[in-house]
Amino acid sequence: MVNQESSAALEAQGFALPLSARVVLIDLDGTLVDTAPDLAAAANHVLRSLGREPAAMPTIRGFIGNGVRELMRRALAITAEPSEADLDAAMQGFSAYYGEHLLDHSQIYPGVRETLDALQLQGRELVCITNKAGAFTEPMLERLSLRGYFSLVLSGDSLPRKKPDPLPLLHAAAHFHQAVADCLLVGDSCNDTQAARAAGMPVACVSYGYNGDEPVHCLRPDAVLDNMLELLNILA
Ligand SMILES: O=C(O)COP(=O)(O)O
Ligand SMILES: [Mg+2]
Repeated sequence: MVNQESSAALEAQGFALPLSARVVLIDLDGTLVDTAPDLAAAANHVLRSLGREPAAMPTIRGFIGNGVRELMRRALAITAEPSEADLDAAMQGFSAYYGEHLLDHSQIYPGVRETLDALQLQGRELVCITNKAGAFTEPMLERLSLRGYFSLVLSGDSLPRKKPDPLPLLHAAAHFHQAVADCLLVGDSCNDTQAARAAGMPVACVSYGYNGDEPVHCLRPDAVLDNMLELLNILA
């Protein structure tokens, strides 16, 4: 489904649909892979080890998007805002557990692999841009046999600033010597749309990911995709 109002805004910036998108930047959590079950298990493992009640799955889903440290901070803050030292200690437990249970329940979303195959055949450069720490991003992509699709992977700790800052998007466009307007970000949350708008890059949102309780069309992306395969319909 193409958002007519924001596609008009795109045209006003000189973009036209369908998008050329020589470089397609794709978010990881909530866009390529449904990672919430294992992220929730890791956060709840820490809460239990501290003698706290585990948090419900929808609550944890709402905490995803700003990196794993922020996820853990928000989970601890259900009871009381943690000190940095307490959060450091919690992150040791989180990282040890999550590293061991990265893919117990996480799954690639329907249509993702077929879409990546098609985009690759079309000769587009693919970049994975995630706020997830690199220590988890790389093994996750490898073990799901997704790493080979991406000529560049930018994790939350790859650059000095992460989404919603536009830096990773601008870095990817420059890496491939492409104009920002000739790239496209595909994501699932306000971090993605904010980063794209700040960079001046078109953005499509999947409707099935993690954006709290807010439906993604409220973020006014240029297109909403109910399945990743719909991406192929908006590209020239
Ligand atoms: O690690 C997170 O919180 C989310 O990462 P994402 O940027 O891939 O959605
Ligand atoms: Mg995401």
